[in-house]
Amino acid sequence: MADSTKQQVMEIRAGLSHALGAAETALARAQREADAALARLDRITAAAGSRRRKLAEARDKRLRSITEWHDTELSALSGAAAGAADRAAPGAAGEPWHSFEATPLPRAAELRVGRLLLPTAPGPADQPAEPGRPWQWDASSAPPESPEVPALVELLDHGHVVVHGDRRLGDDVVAGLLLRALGTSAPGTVQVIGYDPEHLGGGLAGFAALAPVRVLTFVPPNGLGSLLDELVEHVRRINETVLAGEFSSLRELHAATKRRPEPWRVAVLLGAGELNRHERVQLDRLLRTGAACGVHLIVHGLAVEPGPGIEFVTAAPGEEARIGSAGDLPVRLDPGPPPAILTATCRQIAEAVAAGPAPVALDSLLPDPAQEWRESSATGLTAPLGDSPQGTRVQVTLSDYPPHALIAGPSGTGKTNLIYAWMGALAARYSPAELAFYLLDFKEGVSFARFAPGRRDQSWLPHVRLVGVNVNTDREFGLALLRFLGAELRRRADAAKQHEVTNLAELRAEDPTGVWPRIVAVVDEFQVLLAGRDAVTTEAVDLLEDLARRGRSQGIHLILASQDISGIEALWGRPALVAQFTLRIALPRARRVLAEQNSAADSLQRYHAVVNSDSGAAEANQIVRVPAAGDREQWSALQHRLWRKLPPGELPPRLFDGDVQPKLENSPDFRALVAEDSPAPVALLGETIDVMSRSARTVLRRAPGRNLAVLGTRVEEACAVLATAGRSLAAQFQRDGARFSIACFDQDAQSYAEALHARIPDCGWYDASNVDWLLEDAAAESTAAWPADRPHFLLLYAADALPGGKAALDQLRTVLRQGPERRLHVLGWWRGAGLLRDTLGGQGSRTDPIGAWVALDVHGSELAPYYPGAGAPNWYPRPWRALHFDRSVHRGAEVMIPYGAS
Ligand SMILES: Nc1ncnc2c1ncn2[C@@H]1O[C@H](COP(=O)(O)OP(=O)(O)OP(=O)(O)O)[C@@H](O)[C@H]1O
Repeated sequence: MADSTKQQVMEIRAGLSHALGAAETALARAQREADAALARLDRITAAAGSRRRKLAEARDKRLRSITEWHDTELSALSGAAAGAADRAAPGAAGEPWHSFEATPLPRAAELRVGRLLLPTAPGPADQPAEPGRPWQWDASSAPPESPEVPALVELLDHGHVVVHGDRRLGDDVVAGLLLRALGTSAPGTVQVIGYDPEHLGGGLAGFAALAPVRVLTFVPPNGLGSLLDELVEHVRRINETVLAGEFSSLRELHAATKRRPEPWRVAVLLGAGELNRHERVQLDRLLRTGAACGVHLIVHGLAVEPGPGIEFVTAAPGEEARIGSAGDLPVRLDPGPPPAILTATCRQIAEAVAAGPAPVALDSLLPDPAQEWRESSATGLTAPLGDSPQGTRVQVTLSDYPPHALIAGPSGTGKTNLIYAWMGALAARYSPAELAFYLLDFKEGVSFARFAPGRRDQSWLPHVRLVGVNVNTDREFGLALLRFLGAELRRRADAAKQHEVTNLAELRAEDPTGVWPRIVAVVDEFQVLLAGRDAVTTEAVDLLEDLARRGRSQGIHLILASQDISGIEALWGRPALVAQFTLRIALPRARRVLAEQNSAADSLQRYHAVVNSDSGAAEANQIVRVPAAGDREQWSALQHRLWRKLPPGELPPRLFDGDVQPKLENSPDFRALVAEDSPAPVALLGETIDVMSRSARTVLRRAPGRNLAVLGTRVEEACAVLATAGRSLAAQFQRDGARFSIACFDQDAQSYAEALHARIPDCGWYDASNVDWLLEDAAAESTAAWPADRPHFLLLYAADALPGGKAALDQLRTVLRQGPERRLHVLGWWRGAGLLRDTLGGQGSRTDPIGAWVALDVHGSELAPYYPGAGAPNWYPRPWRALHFDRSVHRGAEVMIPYGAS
C-alpha cells in the first residue's frame, strides 16, 4: 500500500510539478503578451493624438478658407448688387442727394429711398489668410470694400408705394421719391396730384414751383372721392382709347412704339383718415389697375392691404427701416432732398414745361422717299398734320367735304409753321400734276418766298405756281388771285359740262389724259384783303363766296389763315361763305374759329392745334402736335429732293414781291414787242398787279383821245412811266418808222428825259427855248389835210409848265384834240389833275382828249372828271404805285407798278 502510496505521491508530485511548469510557461507568455499589448496601446495612443492634431489643423484651415470665400463672395455679390442697382436706377433715380440733378431717362427707372445694410466681411487682421488660393485676396492688401447697395422701389410704369411708420421720416421718403420720379422723366411727363388734408398741401410745399405750370395740382380736403373717381375714369379712358386692346400697358405701348402719349399721373395721398366704402373700392381699383395706365399712388398715412405691385416702405430711424421687396434686410433711409436741390429742380422743370415740348421734326410727316408723289388727288388731298397726344396720326383731308380750311391763332402760335408742315406733307405725296399751290402772304415779311427761286437758292417747290409776298399794301393782288381762280373755276366747270360730269373726280375719270390738279390757294393773314370797306373788299368777298361754294366740286380749295378771324366783319357778315369752311384749325388761344361752346383752343399746349373737320363742333376736335417745318435746312432737303424730280425745262413759279420794283426788261410783254411799224402801237406803262406777269398798256391807234396823261408830283415815278411808254413804243418801229420828240420843262426831270432821249434813236429834243417849233409843227401836222405817213409821239415832261402863253397852249390843245386821228399822240406829264384841266381849257372843258391816264399822288376825287360816270375811282396814293385808266378798254381803273430804273 506504501509503495502504492508512495507511488501515488510520486505521481502526484510529478503531476504537480508538471502543472507548475506549465503554469509558469503560461504566465510568462501571458506576461509577454501583456507587454506587447501595452506597447501597442502606447503606439495607438500616440498615433491617435497625432491624428487628432492633424485633423484639427485641417479643419481650421478649411474653416478659414470657407470664411474667406464667403467674404469675397459677399463682397462680389454686393458689388454686383450695387452694379445692378446702378443700372436699375441710373442718374437722378439713384444718385445721392449731394450729386443729384434731373436727368430725364429713356424709360422709367427704379427709385432710391435709402441703402440696404448688408452683412459686412471682417477685416484681414481677424483671420490670417493662406496665400496661394485663387479666391483669396492678397494678405498684404485690404479686403475689397463692399460697395453701397441702394434700396430701390418701383413706381413709374410698375406700381404704387405705401409708406408707413415714422411720420416725419415717411414725409422725407415721399418727397425723395417724388423728386426722383420728376427728375428722371421729361418735364411735364409726370403730373403730381397732391391730397394733403392735414397740412393743406404743406407736405408738398417744396414742390410749389410746379403748381403754376400745373405739373402739381392740389385736391381740396373733401376732394378725395372725386380725385379717386377722376383717376378711375382716366384709367378707363386710357384702356379704352389709348391701349385699345392692342397693348396691355402704357409701358408696353412705349416699348413698341417709342411713344408715350400720356403723362404719368402720380397721386400723393398724405393721410386720409377713414375712407368710406366707395372711396375704398375706388382706391383698390386704382391699386389694381392704375399702374398699367400710368396712374400711380404714393400713400402715406393710410392703411393699404398688400397686393401685387405695391411696395411697402417702413419708415424708421437707424437700421430699423425696411422695404417690402428686400425682406428682412435692414435699410437706412435717405434723408429728405435738401431744400435747395428740391426747389432748383422744381423750378427747372417748371421752366421747361412753360417753354413747351421740344419740337418734332418735319420728317415725321413725310413718306418714305421711294413713296413720294404716288398719291392720286382724284377724290381729295389727304396728309398727316402731326400726331395726336395718344400717338395716333392725325390726317387732314381737303375734298368735296371738307373743301376749305380756316386757320386761326394769335401771332407767334405757329400758323405759318402749320401751313409749311401741311404743304410739305402734301407736296411729298402728290405730284405737281395732282396738286398746285397758289400762295399769298399778306403778312409783312417774305415767309412764302422760300418756295420760289431766290438769290441764294435757285430751287422751288414744284407744285407752287404763284407766290405773292409783301402784298400787305397791294390788296389788289389778292383780288387778282381770286379772279384768276374764278376763271379757272369756270374753265373747269365748262370742261365738266362738256363731259357731262359734276365734279373733279368724275371729270378725271372721263378725261384721263387731262391735267386737272387740285388747286390749293393759301392766303395767310387774309383779313388784310377784307380790311377796307371798299370795292376791293366787296369784290373779294363776292369772289370768295363763289369760289368757296363752287370750288369744292371743281377741286379748288381755299386755306385762309388769320391771327384773329373774330374781327373780320366782311367774313361774319356772310354766313353762307363761312359755312363753306368746314375744316377749322385752331392754334393755342385762337378765337371764334371753333364753334361757340368749343373752348379746346384755350388749353392747347404750344405747337399744338385743334383740327376740326366739322365746322368746329366740339365732338369733332382732334388735337395734333405739329412738327417744326420752319427749319430751313429740313425744308430745303425736301424741296431740293422734289425739285430734282422735275423734268428739265419746267418753269419756276411766278413770284410777286410787293417790295421789289419790277424791271421793264423782265416784262414778257416788253420782250414780245417787235419792230413791225404797227398801226396800233402799244404803250406799256408799268406792271399790273396780277397773277400772270402782265404790263399795263394803252393802245395808241389812230383815233380821237388816244393820248396819255401822267398825273402827279412824283418826278421819278412819272418819268418811269413815260420812259416805259417811250421805250416800248420805240421797240415797235423800225428806225424811221415813227417820230419821237421829247420836251422837258422841269429841271428835276431833265436827267430822266435825257436818259430816254438817249435810248430812242433819232429822237427830237426840246425844251423851253425851242418847244415853240415843235408845237407849231405838231399843230400843223394835226390839222393837215394829207394823211400822216408815220406816227409822231410827243413826250412832254411837265406839260403844265409849257412856255409860250396862250398861243402855245392853243397849239397843244389842238394837238391833243386832233393829233391822234393823224397819228400824232401826246404822252404828257402834268403835275396835278387840275393843271391838266387848265391845259384842256379849264373847268367845264371836255376831258375826252385824254383817253388814258396814269395817276400817281392824286386823290381819287380829283380824277372824277377823267373817269366815266358820276363817281370817282377809289384811289389812295401810295409810293411806287399808280392808278391806270384807259377809257377805251377799262370799266374801272387798275393799279399798276411803274417799272424801276434799269
Ligand atoms: N410746331 C412747331 N415746332 C417748333 N417750332 C415752332 C412750331 N410752330 C411754330 N414754331 C416756331 O414759333 C415761331 C412762330 O411760328 P410762326 O411764324 O409759324 O407763327 P405765326 O402764328 O405764323 O406767327 P406770325 O403770325 O407772327 O408770323 C417760329 O419761330 C417757329 O419756328
